[in-house]
Amino acid sequence: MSRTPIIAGNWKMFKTVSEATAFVSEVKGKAEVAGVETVVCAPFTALPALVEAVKGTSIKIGAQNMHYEDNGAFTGEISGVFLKDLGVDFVIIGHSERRQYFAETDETVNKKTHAAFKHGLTPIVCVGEKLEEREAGKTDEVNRVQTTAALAGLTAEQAAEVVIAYEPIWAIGTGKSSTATDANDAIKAIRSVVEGLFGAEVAGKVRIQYGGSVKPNNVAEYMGESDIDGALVGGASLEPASFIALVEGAK
Ligand SMILES: O=C(CO)COP(=O)(O)O
Repeated sequence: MSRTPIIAGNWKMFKTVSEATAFVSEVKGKAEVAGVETVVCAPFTALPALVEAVKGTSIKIGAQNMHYEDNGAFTGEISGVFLKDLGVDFVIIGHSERRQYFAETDETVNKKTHAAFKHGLTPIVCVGEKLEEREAGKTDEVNRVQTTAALAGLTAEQAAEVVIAYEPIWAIGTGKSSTATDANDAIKAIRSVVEGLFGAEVAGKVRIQYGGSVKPNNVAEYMGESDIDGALVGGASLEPASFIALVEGAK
């Protein structure tokens, strides 16, 4: 079953509007490789300018979070209605930094995943274990619980469209990346969870990325594994040359 590889940059809380558009000018035509889907997930403030800047390119734009309600008294929040209105295509949901610092739970991740589909956005749903969970041999269990909760109540068609990002927390921003074989094993286990929930056809279609200290010099190794369909990249997605190398490495 062939799945289109997807490289997504997660800029986190980096880049002003002018920095964001300058980045696109530099990567245009270069971070566009046939057979690889390229996504940039930026701060909310940069999204309108980015959507404009990537017009006529194959680069897609994503947000890094959203609220699950459409409107309401939720000071400081952004809804899927607003993102869709801007022309955004993707949204990261349940990043471990949101779970750790902003009280994101499996329940809100599930609500946001449903809301993303309601508004025609493709969710990139993040799962992954903490260091102590890994050391206790609980990696697959943690991923099973988080994946099951995130996808609860989706139709098979929606589940096949979700992008799952397996991001072991101990590997994020630490330079301590998971080995490609360990990441592939964890991702295979996640795929079998999807199979248990939605069947083999959906499991064969769903794209599962690895994230955590992915760099231009290790991306090809991950992509060479059977079940890794791309990468969600923080630090190494911020510099144009590095981002281009990541997309090229995913061929
Ligand atoms: O959290 C990540 C992407 O969402 C990974 O970040 P780094 O690539 O900086 O380790």
